[in-house]
Amino acid sequence: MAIVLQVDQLVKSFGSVKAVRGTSFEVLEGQCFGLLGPNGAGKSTTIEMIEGITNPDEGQILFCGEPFKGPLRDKMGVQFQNTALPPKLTVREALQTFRNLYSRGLEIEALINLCQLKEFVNQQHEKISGGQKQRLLLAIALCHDPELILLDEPTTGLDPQARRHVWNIVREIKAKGKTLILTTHYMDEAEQLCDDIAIMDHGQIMARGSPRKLLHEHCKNTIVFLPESDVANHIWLNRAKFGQVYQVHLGVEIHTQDLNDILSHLGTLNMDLTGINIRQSNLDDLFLQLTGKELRQ
Ligand SMILES: Nc1ncnc2c1ncn2[C@@H]1O[C@H](COP(=O)(O)OP(=O)(O)OP(=O)(O)O)[C@@H](O)[C@H]1O
Repeated sequence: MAIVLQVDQLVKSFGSVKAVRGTSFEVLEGQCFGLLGPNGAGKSTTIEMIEGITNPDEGQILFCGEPFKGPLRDKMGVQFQNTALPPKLTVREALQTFRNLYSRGLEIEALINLCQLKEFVNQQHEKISGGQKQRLLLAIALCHDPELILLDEPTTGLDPQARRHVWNIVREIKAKGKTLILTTHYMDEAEQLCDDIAIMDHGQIMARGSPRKLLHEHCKNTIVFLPESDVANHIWLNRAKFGQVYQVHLGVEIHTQDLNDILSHLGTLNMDLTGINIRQSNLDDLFLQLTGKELRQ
């Protein structure tokens, strides 16, 4: 598979803040590449350098081997989290307005079908739901039939059904051979859509690979969860004795490769273990291990 986008040793600082510190990755044709990281990791700055909104201090971005600038940028479509649309327009009129900016691209009806806008295409865009708005913004990003599509947190704030709706459209776009880059706060979204994932923190890539490879290499731990309680407090205060312990939503987690040892240790405490939960680790846990933070903070 050909390399569509090559990001090579990007560096970007804002005053004394080093937002991106030598980030490199490549995105293959027809693949969906996911960039994940906690708040402040440097994802948006990296994406903005690809979009051409921000210039890197160092490093380069190549599109099919050429410096990614000038008319080549028409090969890219961007779905921003929020795009200010002209007021009072219907969904169809808003789409037509953006389509008119380009001499070539997809027909309006094809965009309406692909992004499933039909049932609300004649409504004012201010009056549609969050999920419908994301689908409209996706259609706008696809107006000029770009080769490379950037999706910035396409499903943040959407309910599970609306998220799945967007996922299906992303899969259809992928099936047309397009290359995608997405940022997300949802590891399940990355698992569902991405062929390749990079986990970023402090301006650097901490782990990289397909979801399957990352699971195989990094997710050998068993996770023991204890809800907020005396025993959870005890574990947190004595965490050095338990190995990897994290404070998570509504409790603490112990990450271990020796479950028997942890269970016998907990047994000796003679404390109430009600609510204990044991499961195999997943990519959310890998994220927590690498960054020390939960993905959905
Ligand atoms: N224009 C700017 N001026 C000053 N500092 C900035 C600017 N843009 C980003 N930063 C800083 O650079 C670092 C990386 O920010 P960035 O927005 O790229 O992170 P992020 O991973 O996208 O986070 P989030 O998930 O919250 O959007 C942060 O410390 C941020 O405060």
